[in-house]
Amino acid sequence: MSSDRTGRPGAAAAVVVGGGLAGITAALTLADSGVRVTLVEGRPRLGGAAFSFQRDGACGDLTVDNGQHVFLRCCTAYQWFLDRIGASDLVTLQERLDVPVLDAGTGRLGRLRRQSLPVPLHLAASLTGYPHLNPVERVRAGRAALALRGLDPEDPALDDTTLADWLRGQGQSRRAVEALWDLIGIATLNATAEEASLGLAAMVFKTGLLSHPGAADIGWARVPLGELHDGKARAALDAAGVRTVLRGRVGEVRPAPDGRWQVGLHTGPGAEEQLDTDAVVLAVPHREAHGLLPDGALEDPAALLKIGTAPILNIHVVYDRPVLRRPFFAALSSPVQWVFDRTEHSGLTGGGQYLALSQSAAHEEIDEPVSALRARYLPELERLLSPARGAGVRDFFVTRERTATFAPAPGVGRLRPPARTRAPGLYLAGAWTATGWPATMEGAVRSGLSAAREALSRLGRPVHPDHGQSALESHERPPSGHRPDPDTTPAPLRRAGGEANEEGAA
Ligand SMILES: Cc1cc2nc3c(=O)[nH]c(=O)nc-3n(C[C@H](O)[C@H](O)[C@H](O)COP(=O)(O)OP(=O)(O)OC[C@H]3O[C@@H](n4cnc5c(N)ncnc54)[C@H](O)[C@@H]3O)c2cc1C
Repeated sequence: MSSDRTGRPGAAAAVVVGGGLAGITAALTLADSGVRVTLVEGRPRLGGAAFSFQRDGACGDLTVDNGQHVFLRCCTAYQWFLDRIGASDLVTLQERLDVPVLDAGTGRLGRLRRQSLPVPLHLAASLTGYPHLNPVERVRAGRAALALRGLDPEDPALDDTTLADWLRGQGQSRRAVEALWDLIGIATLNATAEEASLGLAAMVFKTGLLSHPGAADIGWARVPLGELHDGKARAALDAAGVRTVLRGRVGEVRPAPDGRWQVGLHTGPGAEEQLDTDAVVLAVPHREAHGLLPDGALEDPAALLKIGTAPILNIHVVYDRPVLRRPFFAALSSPVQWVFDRTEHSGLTGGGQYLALSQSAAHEEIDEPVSALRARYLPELERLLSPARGAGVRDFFVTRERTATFAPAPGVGRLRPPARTRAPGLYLAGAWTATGWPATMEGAVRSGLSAAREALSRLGRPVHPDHGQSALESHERPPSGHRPDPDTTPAPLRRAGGEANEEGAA
């Protein structure tokens, strides 16, 4: 058996394969319940699909996130995770949902924001004044939102159709789809309404917009993602006694004759290690999981290969002066989707402003040359932001995540497996497993909690009381605790500040 640093000789052992949010969560949950855990990650860092890197480019040393990541107030498991790794103070959460929406064609700025009213009235005023829809479209959008309340995201029939088909049935115009449903749906599902399963879309819209007034308030990290998901997570794992093996690529997971498991990993050229363990959590992407699963572990392992993937492109532009006054905005009538100010997070020196454009479901553009993207997006930013017109561009680069998320296409619900496999002691985690959520940080954390709970049950260990039962169950209810909603929390307990949401041009 491998050495460990936990000082718990004789305790049950578990190996977690994959150091993304799912794997980190599973490892922490198991370790906190007294299991000796080894976490094996193939890359030299933790954080998986949500990470940062250093760029030594035209602006000197810049810390770059591979893609802007946001969460919503209803993402209770991810917020629990932030608490667990001691990073809650490193994120911002809007006091009230407020999304500036700028139409490049008309130059008009609209706002999707909530009022301090119960669901569904919390969004009614915003919809009534939303300038990007005509009055008929606004009324029909309101009716469709109410009809959403009658959908059951877990009804398998919803997974057979697209969000677009349902929206057409609800009388939604193309403009309403673009200016409202896709505006939110593309960013949260990584798919257009034409591509998205109605089941997953109903889950997102019901949970985010209709479960609780504050559910869709937007949060984001104030520091690079790597500081949270690598730095803070690594420190929490170390403190919990987890042995973390970086640059350790697992090549084989096989059952041992004694009912335990053997995990074979490469840790360098010619360097192999074998871990003997009681339980294994496979927290790797679905195609890698398919390659590692032993025979018989799933009834239909080929189903994993039918789960598609969807790309996200990020376009990074450093201007020589400030061009945007807000932390972010969404664009209409433009190839630009969402734009975030990254200046503070990146450590930019020498003045100016760093913007990141987050382009989801970017199937058409993901392989386009930088020159073509530059020729398209710089003029678009000038159309959207008047100060960009005379500004110099200090740096322009792109990050491409070709398999950013699983594709939330119709039928995907039947393909996503639960945490428990048919092989006792072997569990699956990852945003792609059957969490009910689209591919999000929330889904990843939920999957890690579920897999660890299954493993603990097999190992005869109680789940540590702090470990996520409430996080797993509470997204339907007003979240409580450390991240108070101003509409449900007495004033003295509220977080100070909140984001400034001044009127005027973006
Ligand atoms: C550009 C981009 C933007 C996104 N934006 C958002 C957002 O705004 N909000 C949001 O909630 N979500 C967002 N997501 C999705 C979110 O990042 C993912 O859903 C989540 O991080 C997935 O976590 P995971 O642990 O399931 O998988 P992963 O992060 O993929 O982790 C799997 C890990 O397994 C490791 N691994 C694979 N094979 C092996 C092996 N054989 N041996 C050892 N290790 C192995 C990999 O190196 C990886 O670290 C975004 C994703 C991307 C790429």
